[in-house]
Amino acid sequence: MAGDLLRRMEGLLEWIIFLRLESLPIQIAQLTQRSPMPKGAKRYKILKELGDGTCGSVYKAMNIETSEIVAVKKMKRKFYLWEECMNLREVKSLRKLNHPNIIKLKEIVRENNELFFIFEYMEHNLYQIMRERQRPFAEEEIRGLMSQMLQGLAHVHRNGYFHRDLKPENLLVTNDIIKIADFGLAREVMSMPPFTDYVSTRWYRAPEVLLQSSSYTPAIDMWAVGAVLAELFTLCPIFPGESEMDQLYKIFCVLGTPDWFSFPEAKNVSRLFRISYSELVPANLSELIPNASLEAIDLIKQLCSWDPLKRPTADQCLQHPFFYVMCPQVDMWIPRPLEDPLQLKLNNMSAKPNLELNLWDFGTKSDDCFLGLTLAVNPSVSNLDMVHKAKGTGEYNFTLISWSVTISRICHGIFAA
Ligand SMILES: Nc1ncnc2c1ncn2[C@@H]1O[C@H](COP(=O)(O)OP(=O)(O)OP(=O)(O)O)[C@@H](O)[C@H]1O
Repeated sequence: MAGDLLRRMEGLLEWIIFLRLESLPIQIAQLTQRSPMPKGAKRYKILKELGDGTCGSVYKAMNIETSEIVAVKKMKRKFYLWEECMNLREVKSLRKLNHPNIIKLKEIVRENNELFFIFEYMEHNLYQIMRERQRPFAEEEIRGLMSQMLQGLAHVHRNGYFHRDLKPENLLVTNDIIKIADFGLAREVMSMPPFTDYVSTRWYRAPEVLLQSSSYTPAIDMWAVGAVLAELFTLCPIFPGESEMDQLYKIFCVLGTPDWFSFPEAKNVSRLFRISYSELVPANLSELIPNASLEAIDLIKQLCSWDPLKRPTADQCLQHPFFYVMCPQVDMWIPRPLEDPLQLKLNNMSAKPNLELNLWDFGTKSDDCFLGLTLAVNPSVSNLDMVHKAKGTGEYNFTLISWSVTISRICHGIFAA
């Protein structure tokens, strides 16, 4: 009886899906029920732990169906509803951010109220690379890394988000390609202040955050970019504060006394007075970072301005002379040749279509029904088409996500009955 009902409901579900397919220009590439293959997170064989962060532990893993190497982030808290998962900052922002220099979230699995994010795997993070490096980077290498990082960040900001936790650990690198990761603190630019003050790792934290300004802006990411740029030259953090006060003190020592009016909304400007009663002159950055060109020094100075309004945006940075070279033939400054962005996109897209997000929902019992949906936007188009599309809009329609969640719930309701 129950089995009969089950089969009927399955038929009904397929019919609903068929109708939706007819009316939507989006393909469902895969619909699996009671698959003989291992399901959910069990499709991934854990190979090693990569990191243990505040919100989750990250593992290198292999998809045993495809042998693809991925990074699995297992969230520490429980998730009882799909809404909770879809409302996570990391999910909300990454769903909208499709760019070769931003980490790709491939799949979300909710299983027994545990949540797993499946990301593309990256071999290193910038912190490890800098720590293990014996000799400084050549400026050309730094330019290549910075340009990619700025392109990714410009995309984040253009799409109305800011990251709020940029630091070398969150900049992942494979074969000279750098991607911004960990959007756990990302926030919409238009969201209403006051913002929480405990944001970003101390060494990369902008002064307005240290001074508890209630309405900071994407300029806090630009401060972090400046700190990372300086560190790429010296391989040591430029502001290694041991406490919040010490952090401000370290910034003072490098930048000198700020203009006290730079932080009109800061709750805690008195912190600055406690550190310095008299004028402090700025340090000579060229002495602190002797291997940096004058252009690099100028860019670091602009990015690490006390006043957030004086920091250039990511797009403006890409126009800075640091990324330009004098061409004697035409007697003009021209952009330095960097890796062709089109080629970069193609490299990134060749492995898999880049516009899909799989959502999987699994119940608590071993034979529970599950529904897996691969949501893909034209998954079979050529790479070149994809690049044109990516160039054209940069935005894709993920309306199916909420629908799939509904279907998933229906499915659970049916089989729980
Ligand atoms: N896609 C990936 N590929 C390889 N390593 C990764 C990947 N994603 C994360 N990691 C590694 O795992 C570490 C922790 O990841 P992540 O920062 O996303 O977790 P978190 O819990 O938000 O950490 P945090 O407390 O630092 O914010 C990263 O510093 C990075 O080294």
